[in-house]
Formats: sequence, C-alpha cells, structure tokens
Amino acid sequence: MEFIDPALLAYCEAHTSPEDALLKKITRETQAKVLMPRMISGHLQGKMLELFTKMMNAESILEIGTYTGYSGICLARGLKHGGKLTTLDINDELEAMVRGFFEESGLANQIDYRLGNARDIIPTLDGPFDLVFIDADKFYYGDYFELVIDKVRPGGIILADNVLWSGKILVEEGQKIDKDTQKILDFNKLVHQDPRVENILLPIRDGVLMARKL
Ligand SMILES: C[S@@+](CC[C@H](N)C(=O)[O-])C[C@H]1O[C@@H](n2cnc3c(N)ncnc32)[C@H](O)[C@@H]1O
Repeated sequence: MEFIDPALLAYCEAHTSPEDALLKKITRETQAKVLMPRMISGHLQGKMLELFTKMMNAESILEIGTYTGYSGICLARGLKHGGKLTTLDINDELEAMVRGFFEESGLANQIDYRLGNARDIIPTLDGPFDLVFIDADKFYYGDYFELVIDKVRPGGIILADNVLWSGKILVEEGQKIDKDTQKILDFNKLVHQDPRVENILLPIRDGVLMARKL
C-alpha cells in the first residue's frame, strides 16, 4: 500500500535536503545486489533520522537492524561530536559491504557495528542511550522495547519503523491476522499504553512510532 500520492512524495523529496552521493550509492547497490531493497529507510526517513538526532544533540544511539547501513549513516551524521552509534544486525553476509559504506562515510570510528542476534547483544550493552531506532524483525518489536526501555535516559526517544505494516494493521471484524501483523498490533498497543512513555505514531513512509521516555 502506498500511503501518499507519488506526486506528493516526489514534491516532499524535492523540498528535502538532497541525498548525497554516498546515500545514493547505498540505495543503488542495495537495489542491485541485496534481497528486499524495500527495507532501506530512504531519502525522507533518512533525513528525518538525521535531523531528529541533531535536534536531540544525541551522544549515544542504538540501532537494531543495520541492513546496508543507510539509516545508520544518517543517524551517525546527526551525532554530537565524539558521539557513538551502536548498530546491530544478524546478517553477516552484508558485513563487507556495510563496513565499506561506513568507511566511506568517514564516520566508521563513531560506529560500533556488531553482528549477532540483537536479543542476545542488547542485554550486554551499557546505556544510557539518547535514541534507539528499532528496525529489525517485527515479531520481536515488543521484546526490543522491553530490552531497551531501562537503557534509555529520561527524555530519550525510541523510534520504531514499519508500525503501519503496509496498512495491514487495519483489521476488519472477523479477519484472520498473520503472526507478524498481530505482533505489530500488540507492539503499538503496548507502547501506547505504557505509562513510562508518551508517544506519537507518525504516518511517515510505513509508519514510525515515536516514544519519549518520561
Ligand atoms: C528493515 S531492515 C533494516 C533497515 C535499515 N535500518 C535501513 O533503514 O536501512 C531489517 C534488518 O534487521 C535485521 N535483523 C532481523 N532479525 C534480527 C535480529 N534478531 N537481530 C539483529 N538483526 C536482525 C535483518 O538482517 C535486516 O538487515
């Protein structure tokens, strides 16, 4: 499901600071060489992540789901001088490509790229994080939220991508719901009802849930 008229999207992109050569290259190579290129954050969302990070003056960021590094580079570009991004992914087949992009970004020394299952790695990480971007396997979004909430500083932000799940969260009465959709529905409800955060669901791209820790 497209959420916005393609002409309006093109207008928004035309009035957003342009993607630079590296982000264009990551998009091109992801489309040419990697499975499921739709997973990449892309121009609008990438710029949003960079600007949120700058607005927060973030020093410590955790990303769950590196993929080809597009969103990671956007987040790292927003970091305060000397800040650090920790980014996790289970897929080691992309490692050489991703490390190459991080080197090209000039920010590799601020990016701690770790391979493995995020549910095993997160408990070993020290907070506090200013910002956490959840963008890995949707089935475990609720687990990621619970694993990171105590590691986020008060006033810190948790962002979760794809929470509109291509519109599948709109369920008709009696309709059968697949497991991932059910997990996204549960996650959106969990965050919305959690007294530890205030939240907004932004209809950007496939939906971004923003929760601010109180
Ligand atoms: C939607 S993509 C991330 C897109 C990336 N954030 C971007 O915007 O360019 C999801 C990524 O999560 C990773 N992933 C899935 N399950 C994971 C797990 N249990 N632990 C760590 N990473 C996982 C996948 O390998 C995939 O690269």
